[in-house]
Amino acid sequence: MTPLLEPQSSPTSNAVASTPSSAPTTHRRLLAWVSEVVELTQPADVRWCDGSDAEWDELTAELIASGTLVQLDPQAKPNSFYARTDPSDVARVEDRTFICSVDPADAGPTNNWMDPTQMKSVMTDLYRGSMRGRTMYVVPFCMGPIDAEHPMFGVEITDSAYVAVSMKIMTRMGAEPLAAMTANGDADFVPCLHSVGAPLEPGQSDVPWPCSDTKYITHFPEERLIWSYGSGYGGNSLLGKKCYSLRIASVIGRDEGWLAEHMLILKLISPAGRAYHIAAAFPSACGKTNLAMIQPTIPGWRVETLGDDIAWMRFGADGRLYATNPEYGLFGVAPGTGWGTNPNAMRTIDRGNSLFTNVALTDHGDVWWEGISEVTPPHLADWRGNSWVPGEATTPAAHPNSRFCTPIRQCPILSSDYDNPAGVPIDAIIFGGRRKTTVPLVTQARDWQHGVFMGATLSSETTAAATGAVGVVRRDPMAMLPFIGYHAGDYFGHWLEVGKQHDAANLPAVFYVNWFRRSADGGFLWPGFGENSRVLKWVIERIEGKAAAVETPIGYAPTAGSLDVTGLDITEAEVAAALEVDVDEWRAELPLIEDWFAQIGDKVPTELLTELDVLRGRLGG
Ligand SMILES: Nc1nc2c(ncn2[C@@H]2O[C@H](COP(=O)(O)OP(=O)(O)OP(=O)(O)O)[C@@H](O)[C@H]2O)c(=O)[nH]1
Ligand SMILES: O=C([O-])CC(=O)C(=O)O
Ligand SMILES: [Mn+2]
Repeated sequence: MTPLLEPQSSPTSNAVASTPSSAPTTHRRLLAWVSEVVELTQPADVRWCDGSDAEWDELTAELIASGTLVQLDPQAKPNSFYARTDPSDVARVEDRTFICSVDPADAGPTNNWMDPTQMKSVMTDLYRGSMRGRTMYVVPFCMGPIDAEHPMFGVEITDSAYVAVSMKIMTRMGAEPLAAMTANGDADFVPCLHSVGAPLEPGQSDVPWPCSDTKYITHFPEERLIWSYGSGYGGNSLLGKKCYSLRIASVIGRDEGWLAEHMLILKLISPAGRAYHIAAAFPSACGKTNLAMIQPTIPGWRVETLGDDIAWMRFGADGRLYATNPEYGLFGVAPGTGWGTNPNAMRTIDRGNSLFTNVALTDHGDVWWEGISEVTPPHLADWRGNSWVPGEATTPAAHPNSRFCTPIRQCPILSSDYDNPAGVPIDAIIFGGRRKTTVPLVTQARDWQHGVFMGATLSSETTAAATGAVGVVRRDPMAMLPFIGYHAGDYFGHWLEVGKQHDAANLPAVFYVNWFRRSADGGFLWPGFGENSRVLKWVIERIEGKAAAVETPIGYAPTAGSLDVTGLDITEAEVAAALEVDVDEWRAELPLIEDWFAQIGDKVPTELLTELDVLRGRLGG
């Protein structure tokens, strides 16, 4: 066993020792790690989470007592709770997120880097005594099915009960994964250490949302280790999600020949009864959850959900790419989610057993957010807890990055393949972004290499899912900019390489979409949501060789008439505007792509530079 922490000075009097006899496992590395963390962080108490309903009841009751949670009206949302974060702790903090590879070149130009020894020293100082006065929760979990051939275990140690209960929703958590971790000898696991960084001194009263002004979200890719400090917000604290399943898993995927991607997974069934699987990558708050649960508006087409945020994709023995969803819950953007836009998400949360964070609260103990209903209640408590009256308020009632956290099993259209460790064969990969201009509703890549170029140059306007300015166009390769755990140039190389290793006929077809293009008057050119099924239909009909397309400088685009707009209240001119490939706009895009590749530097694969030359040539620029 390699010690994961430097040996520390002896614990102070009120710290507890976790002895193997009090722990529900014999896993030696885990026990040693827990002991080290106890010594370092000096919690008042240690609790091993078993993931039971009784534990959920106990922890949610404690969180109500401490003022972190409010129970919602059980008539409206059974067994559901509401949390308001500190106003400073509402989103992922990309500027505080680090990839601490041994060699800075392995983190690359898109990640913050610090030497791992130095980062450990900084953070060890922060963790010293950071859990004083709090309970330390040991949360064993598994990303993906526990009965997978190689189950992907993790253990999160956290001093936040909010994190512990959220992990029960978001992962397969508790006694079952813990038992599986020792079933065939001690299994490997990813240690995930989290502290809100707000120790309680004797006599000090707690606040509803403890956190620290100092935040670090750090990853040690060679050690497969995660340390997070100072934030309770999901994206920074539920370490099985972005930290493990994307940043660390992308490194494991690089080493082992598979892909860990920021993608939804859905099954689409055509009127003829043929089933297809689509994986789609859109940046945070750009429509993954909505597309994953889409209710098609076109007759005869049906969708089932497999995942809404993360896909792990491996090649099968038949040479096809198979995707699984490592998560167990949905951590969805609340604003904009309503019966008109995403009825399946509404059905999922109405079944209860959910946590809501930073939405607004009605006077009747239910949740509310912009877009949930046509009518706004006459009075609300907003996400800061202030009285909010429509017409008078000058800020939204719900924070733009407010979230629902809900079990995926409650999704009424969950696919029966959700639990299948083998995953589902992917027929199409869709990249998408949020662009007011330039990027048309849909185009298809000429081949895998061109598809990788589309993904590598994907652009999108920033959203409230991360702190910082909103609406700024940036490159977000494969929607993974904040989540690639290594050098972005190597990541592009890895995508090209897996394509080369497999028969082109077996590779998914690649598409690029934009639901967010605007008209001159500022409105969306395309109605979106359920109507996006029309684009999915075109995608499938392209694969089936049925839909017509024209070749444009940026790829194949639907011909007039090949996109089914039957019954849609939209003019031909509007459809044409949504689909238009504007050569001038794309010429203006070229220097941005050149700058982006220059930023990545020497490691941009030559294939992508060739694609850029081809694009330049086709644009006549
Ligand atoms: N106009 C328009 N808005 C959409 C569409 N799909 C989603 N949205 C809105 O975009 C926002 C984000 O959508 P989500 O589906 O939650 O995005 P996501 O990619 O799952 O976001 P993360 O969970 O942060 O990764 C919500 O406010 C949606 O209502 C669409 O087709 N058209
Ligand atoms: O991680 C989060 O905070 C939420 C999320 O899904 C994203 O930002 O993509
Ligand atoms: Mn989502």
